[in-house]
Amino acid sequence: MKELLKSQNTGLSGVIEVPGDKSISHRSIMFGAIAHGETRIKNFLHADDCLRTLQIFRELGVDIQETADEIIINGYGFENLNIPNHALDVGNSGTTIRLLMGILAGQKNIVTLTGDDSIQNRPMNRVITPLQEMGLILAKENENGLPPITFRGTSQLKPISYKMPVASAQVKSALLFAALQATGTSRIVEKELTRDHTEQMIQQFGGNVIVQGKEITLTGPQKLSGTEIVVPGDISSAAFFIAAALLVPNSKITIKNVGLTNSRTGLIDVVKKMGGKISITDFDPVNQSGNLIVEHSQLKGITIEGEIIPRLIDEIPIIALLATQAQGQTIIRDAEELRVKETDRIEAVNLELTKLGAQITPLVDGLMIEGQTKLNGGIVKSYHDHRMGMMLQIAALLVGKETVNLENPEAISVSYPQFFADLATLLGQNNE
Ligand SMILES: O=C(O)C1=C[C@@H](OP(=O)(O)O)[C@@H](O)[C@H](O)C1
Ligand SMILES: C=C(OP(=O)(O)O)C(=O)O
Repeated sequence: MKELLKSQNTGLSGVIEVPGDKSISHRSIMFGAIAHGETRIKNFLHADDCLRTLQIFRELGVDIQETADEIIINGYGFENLNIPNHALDVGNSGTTIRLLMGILAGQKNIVTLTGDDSIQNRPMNRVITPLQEMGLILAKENENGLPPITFRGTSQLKPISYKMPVASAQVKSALLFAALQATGTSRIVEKELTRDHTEQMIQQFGGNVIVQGKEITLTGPQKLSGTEIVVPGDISSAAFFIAAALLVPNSKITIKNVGLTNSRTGLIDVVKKMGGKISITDFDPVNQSGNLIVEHSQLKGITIEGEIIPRLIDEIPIIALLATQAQGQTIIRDAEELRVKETDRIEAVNLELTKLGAQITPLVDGLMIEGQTKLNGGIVKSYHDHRMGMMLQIAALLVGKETVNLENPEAISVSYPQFFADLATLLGQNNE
């Protein structure tokens, strides 16, 4: 149990840089491992999820060296991955397990992928079913599609033509990793546009992929070459400080070097629509990153639905908190994917923010939130979900003299181990 930080009248101020992007960090290890030659990664995210990916690729026999400011991988292609005798443990990371299935679909040996209690409740059939079409064979019956998953890949993967039933960058990426190893042309059609880091990185590593709207075409097999990756700051981590600055009076902050690729910036569009003061400066079109300046604002409720949802899917818990402080009602729809994240985030946001005084109606695929409600202190829990933990810490800044205590705050280290220290810096408080 942790007593959460409170805000004083001074608000948040100063300049901060958030840690590297989680999605790009995972993928830089994966691409570095399957490419040929040297890959150097700068600003890699040293947090639990990405460290699991790093550890697993070491267990697969990949040479990964760490220096003070870089990770250096010597890749020898897909064919030189060696499956160990033990199960590979992804911890809490959905990205690791799903993308890994696509990579290992091209390996002949049997492998078991497992993870923590949360992972053992997250659906994998969305990846298994299309990969089976490409040639993957389940080595153990698994009707419910929950990890542990034991399967055997094949060196003769077939290409796929697949219309995705869910909007998921993880499923799309797993299929692209398999398609890179298959002989022939694969065609994947997305339900909605989702984060496109995998497509961008295939090109950065010298591969070819054609993207036309929601349709992605890739002809395999392809041989990728190692490169240098500079990971930008994670907008999904910056989101918590963006919200804190918007909500706590007298705040004005600058968050430097945030990744701002279009498929990830739904939060910025939402904040603007809610009337929040946020601006981008020093945008670098090559790295697709820039600085964000955010200040305290009076917000108004809006409706968030449709194609924007995948562009802000991980930000919905913190957007829900913004909505509790906005004037009028906010409705979030088309976000049923929240039910299968680290926890059921619709349920968790509803229960925990309601404990603090929010007025929320959970919907099958979203949330209806009344504003503007005064929040009070209490004991809340993270459900071992990093984004829930960080959202509740920002809520704790709004309860005045009362105190909020958080159960299982350690979950936050999944994506942002220095979160409390960085927040304390912005608040002008010394972290104990
Ligand atoms: O591909 C990725 O890196 C991610 C995709 C999203 O998941 P889904 O593909 O399940 O939507 C997102 O929620 C997750 O945090 C990271
Ligand atoms: C859903 C998330 O990650 P993952 O699916 O990789 O566990 C997240 O970071 O919010």
